[in-house]
Formats: sequence, structure tokens, C-alpha cells
Amino acid sequence: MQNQVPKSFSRLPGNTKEASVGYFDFIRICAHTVSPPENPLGSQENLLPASEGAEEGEERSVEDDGELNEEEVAKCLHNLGPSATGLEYMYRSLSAPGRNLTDISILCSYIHLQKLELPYNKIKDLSCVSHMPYLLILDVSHNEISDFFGFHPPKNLKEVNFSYNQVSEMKVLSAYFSLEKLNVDHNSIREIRGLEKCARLRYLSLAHNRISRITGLGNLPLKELCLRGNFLRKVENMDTIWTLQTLDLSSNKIQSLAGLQNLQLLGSLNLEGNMVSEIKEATHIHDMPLLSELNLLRNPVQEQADYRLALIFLLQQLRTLDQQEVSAVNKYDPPPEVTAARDHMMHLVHQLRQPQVIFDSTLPSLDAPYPMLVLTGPQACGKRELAHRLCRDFNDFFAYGTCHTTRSPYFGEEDGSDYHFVSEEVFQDMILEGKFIQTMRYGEHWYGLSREAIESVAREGLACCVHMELEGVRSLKLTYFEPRYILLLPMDREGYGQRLRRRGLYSQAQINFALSRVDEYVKVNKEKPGFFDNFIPCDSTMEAYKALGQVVREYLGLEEQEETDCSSAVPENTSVGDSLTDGRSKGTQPAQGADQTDPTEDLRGSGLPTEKAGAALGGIEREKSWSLHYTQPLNRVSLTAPGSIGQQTLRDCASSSSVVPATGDGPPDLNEENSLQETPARSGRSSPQGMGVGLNMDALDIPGQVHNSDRLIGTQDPDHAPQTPQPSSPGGMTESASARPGSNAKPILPPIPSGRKATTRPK
Ligand SMILES: Nc1ncnc2c1ncn2[C@@H]1O[C@H](COP(=O)(O)OP(=O)(O)OP(=O)(O)O)[C@@H](O)[C@H]1O
Repeated sequence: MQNQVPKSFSRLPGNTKEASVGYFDFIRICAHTVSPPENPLGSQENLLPASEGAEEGEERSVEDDGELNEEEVAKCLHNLGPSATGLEYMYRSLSAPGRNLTDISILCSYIHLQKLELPYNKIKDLSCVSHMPYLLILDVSHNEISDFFGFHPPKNLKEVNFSYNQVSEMKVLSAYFSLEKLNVDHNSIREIRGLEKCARLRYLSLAHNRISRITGLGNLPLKELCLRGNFLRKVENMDTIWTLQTLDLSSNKIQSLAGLQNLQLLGSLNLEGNMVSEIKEATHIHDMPLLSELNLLRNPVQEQADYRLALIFLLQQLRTLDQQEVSAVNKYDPPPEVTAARDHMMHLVHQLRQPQVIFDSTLPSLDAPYPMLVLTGPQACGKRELAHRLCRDFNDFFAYGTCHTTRSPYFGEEDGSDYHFVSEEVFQDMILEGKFIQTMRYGEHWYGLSREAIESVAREGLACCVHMELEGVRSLKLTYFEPRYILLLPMDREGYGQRLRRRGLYSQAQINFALSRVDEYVKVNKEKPGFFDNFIPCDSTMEAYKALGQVVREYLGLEEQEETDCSSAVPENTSVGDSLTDGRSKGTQPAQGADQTDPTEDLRGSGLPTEKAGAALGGIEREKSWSLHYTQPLNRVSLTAPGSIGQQTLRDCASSSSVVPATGDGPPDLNEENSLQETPARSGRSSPQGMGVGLNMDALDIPGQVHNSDRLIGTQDPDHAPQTPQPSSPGGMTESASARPGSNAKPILPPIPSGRKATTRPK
């Protein structure tokens, strides 16, 4: 056929048209050398039909009979340049969109064409293409072609657009080994086939056909695949096209994401308008490290509670979910919840990779959580000191959970006691070994609570007391531990600033940061009632410790026991100090050798009041029996916490309670001991509200200060009823054990397993 090429081709650049037109016409044609805009998979959007696109009178001279003639060809040629052989100058492109063409046989003579664009015509026959051995790009979209590749293959053909035609069957394209892009959208194809030999095919689009199964893709090196708008019900046979980066399966009937998991290079996945209904389907694409874009719009899964959060949590590599940006926030400025979730997930994953053992902290009951107390608040608010004192004074109940840090010890700090001071390298190794429950980076350094820190305390049969920043609390709340969280907050900002400066350890920037953290705590407390179980102002360590002692006694149920026993014996003016003294008689012995200047000294009193001796003895007896009770392994489920026993009995003697009421009209003053007895009795619940929460809160804008205690523990605010613990029986532990981790639904600490095994009582 190429023999038929007119001789004039060798005389003039271009073709016979140029030979027959004048010089000025030639110049005019040469001016049309700008190619139409590129469109990889379908250029029809830019090449509107003649009736819609072109301006009046311009390039619209559609031949009535639909035959392309020389004059028309001359107008449509462009892109003058060296021919494929390099021997001549030729027009290498022809664009004739929207001309109602039916007969393009004239193009048999245009053998040097490298790009042929004929969209929006009425072409059925493409046999002329057989005469274009150098053709690279063919766009015959929006025509009436039913014969798929109905021509002899130009061996270098790279891009073909057959979209919007009448093709119902694909044929074997073994000769098209140079094909890189193929668009057959909007045809009637039922089966993908014949592509096996297209070893360079990178882009394949078969949108809006009638394909019901994914087949025939073999080992194609596809980067982009579009099967939008077909009848697919499942993802299959895609394991081998692991090169895929963009996959569009929208508008099908797919229910599961199974079958996608091997597409490790996938970056964008469009599943809009399918039938995915379960969040857990995301686990199939969980391990795709490069997946940054996912579209699940118009799927039933959108109805699931927390759909978006769950997806973002499961697929943390995402930058866009359902066409909304997520990654910019999550990756570069993650919200605290995301940071906590990541921290938790990281430690969980590392821990799961270790040999699994049964932990002491999961005993003695599988139903009751291990008792933990967490003191939280901004840096240098005194949490650590308070935690140490508490563990000394209540050493039959608590021991200090020593965290790890990468900061170096300050003067006087002891390795293993204040922190385990370790290098960054050791810390990171510990993370990988799954040793931490939570970690956080504060300033330049890492801090982390190891499982062993808790276990070593649990092995002693004691509850673990730790201190940490807000981020640590957020992360810990995601674990199965259910600690009581006590917020310690300086109310006097200036005093707090001075305290930080006095330490001489911090730069001005660090001080400013610590001060700003106060607002963060206040904000969380305001926005999330019940997030903290108690709030204790900590401007004065002595006052804070008083309040803390009271709260802890309530958590332990010690207060109530006392009241049960001594409802008639307690003198009316029994003070906080008296209570603590009594607590000691029942196991809250202050450690011997405690600092004489210990500000809690005045609380301890000089001994057990004679009136209380009987009550104290009774308390000791009960403690023994509880201890026995808790160590009965077969009775785990029916464990009864000391606190809950106290609760029960407290109801009977509510009128003699010395605890601050939950609904006072104003904050009771701890310094006025009498104010405590004068307050009306509570309703009988042993809730942790009390001393600390009732202190003067005027200095800080803590919302609802007067009733803050209620808000903090979520007992009085009807709006937050779900978080309100409502123990209905002494065995309330079992009830609350089913509560969501971190919901703090329990008013008292879970039972402390068996008491200190080797008591270190002061001699
Ligand atoms: N595992 C942890 N997770 C989160 N925060 C932690 C952890 N361990 C310690 N922190 C907190 O990191 C912050 C910095 O610790 P640092 O030891 O420098 O402060 P601090 O002087 O002990 O503060 P404070 O006196 O309030 O305990 C403190 O607020 C501390 O409570």
C-alpha cells in the first residue's frame, strides 16, 4: 500500500495538499503547528464536536457526504518537522475533530503521520491506519467503530483512544508490543482479553463497559487501571499486576477489599459507589505503604459510627479520604487523639510481636482491672514528689511506677527511683522490643512507662502509682488499664512561673511552654467532663497532699470503713488529719524515717485516738478477711473491693459522713476543719470527689469551678450520665470492668490484689 504514496510527497514538506496550494496558503498551514492539548487517556473533552466547539465559520466545513478531502486535510495538518526516517520535513499530525466524517480513506496517502486525531466523527472504518507505519498516537474516540483495532498494526503505536465507540469484543493485540496507553471507555466489552503481549502497557481504561470479572491482565506492567462503571462484584486476579499505582473501581458492586492486598505500590484507590459495608475491610489495604488516596464515598460503610476516624486510624498513610485532606493534619500537625492512637498502636504492635505471657497486672481477676493511680498535670507542678509521698505513706497499697526517660538526671535524682535514666538508643530499642505501654516526647526528651514498671509493682500485690503529662494519659486511656486520673493544676499562674524559675533548670522558652500547658489541661477538663477523675489545685504541696490523701482514702474505701465502724464513736469535729491517722492504723502506715519537715506530718496526728481504737481493730480484721477473700483464686468474679464494702455501709450512716458533698453551693475550705463536718452528707456513693475538688479555684478560669468536682468525675451532670458510675451492688467491680477503657466509670479503685507480700513496716 505504501507504494501508492504520491510522488509529490517527496517534493514538498507535507503532502499533495501543500503541493497544490500557493505560498501564502503554505505559510498559513505551517502556522498551525501547535498541537492540541495532551490528554493521556482520552482527549475528547478538549475536542468538542463541531456543532459545540469551533467558532462559527472556522474549521467547521464538514463535508456533506462525510468524506475527508484534500482541502480539508490541508487545514487539519500541523506539527511540521522531520519525518520518522529523518530524511524529510513533514506534517506529522492531523486533527480533524467533529466533522461528521465517515470516509477517511484519503488518509491512506499520508504515510508520515505520527499523530492522528479524529474524535467526534462518524467513522466506522479505520483501515487507512494500516498505511501509517510511523503512527504513534491514535484518537478515534466518539465514533461508530465496532472493529477493535481494525487495521494492520503500526509497529510503534503507543497510545490509542477508542472510547465512546461500539466495540463489543477485544481482540488479541499481540502485534502491539509498543502500546503504552489504551482507552476503551464507554463501549460494550464484556471480557478483558488479548492484552497479554502488550508488554509496555502502562495505562488501561475500560470504564463503563459490561465487564463482570477482572481477568486477562496477566503480568501487564500497568500503572493505572480504570474499571469504573462495570459490573464487578469482587476484586480478583490482581495479584500479578503489582506495579499498579492508581486503581479506579468506582461504580461497581464490590463488597470486599480482599484481593487488593498485594498491590504494594498502590497510591490511589477509588471505590466510590460500591457496596463496601464494613470498616474491617480496610484491613485488606492496611499494609499498603504508599496508599495516600482512598475514596469510599457512596458505600454503605459511610453509615458506620466513627467511620472516618476508624479509617484514618487504620490507614495512617492516607492523605486524602473521600476527597477530603487528612494527611496534612495527621502527618505534620496531628491532633492529640491521633498522636495518642499512634503511640498506643505502635506499642501494641511491638508488644504483640513478643512472646505472650500472662501478666501479674491482669490478676487476680480477669474481670476487674488492675488498680492504678495516675497523677497528671504540667511539668514541675509537683506530681512526682506527691506520688513518692503517697507511695511512702500508703505503702501497703501503692508503689511508685518508675518511668524511663532519656533526659539526664537532675541533681539529687536517683536512677531507678525517680526515673530509669537511659540513652536514646536504649529507649528506642525498648520501643522495638515492645517494652513500653506508652511513651511521649516532652521537649527534647522521651518519657515512657514500661510494662515492667507496672508489673514489678503488681508482683508485690500493690497498686501502681505513676505521674505523667496529658499526652501520656491520652495514650494510657487507649490501653486496657483503667487507672484513676488525678489532675494536679497550679491555680496561681505567677506562682507556678516562679516555681519553674526557682528550679533553675529551664529556659524561658521551656517555662513559657509549661505555662501554656496549664491552659491545655483546663481546656481538656472543660471540654471533656469525666476525663479526669479528680482535680486538685497544687499551688501548695501541703494542701495538695492533704487533698490527695483524702481522695486516695476514698478510692481505697478506707474512709467509709472508718465511718461504718465508728458512726457513733467519731467525735463531731473529726478532721482530715484524724482520718488519715486512722487510715494508717488500717494499713496506711507512713514510712518510718519520713522527712520531719514533711508537710503531711501535721495530718498524721500523734496517734490513734482512743475512741477509734475499736474501729481500727475492726478495720484490721476486715482487711485480713478481704485479703483472704482476694487471694481465693476461684472467687475472682465475685470479688468485693474494700471500697465497695465501704460504699454499702456508708449508705447506712450517711449522716455522719465527713466527706465534702458532691453538690455544695460553694467550695469548702479545707483549712476550716469544721466546715467538713458541717457539710451535709452525700447521697451514699463513695465517689472520689472531695477534698481537692472543693478547694478555691478562683485563680484559674476553670469552668463551673464551684461544681467542678461534679464535672470532673461526671457524677452530677445529667448531660454526662453515661459516664456516671452507678454502683448498684458491692460487687460493682464486675459491672464497671465492662466499661470502656478510660471511661473512668468506677468511683473506687479496683481491689488491690493481695496486699504487700513483704511488708516493709517501719521498725
Ligand atoms: N511516661 C510518661 N509519659 C508522659 N509524661 C511523662 C512520663 N513520665 C514523666 N512524664 C512527665 O514529663 C514531664 C517532664 O518530666 P520531668 O521529670 O522533667 O518533670 P518533673 O519535674 O518531674 O515534673 P513534676 O514535678 O510535675 O513531676 C513531667 O510532667 C512528667 O510528669
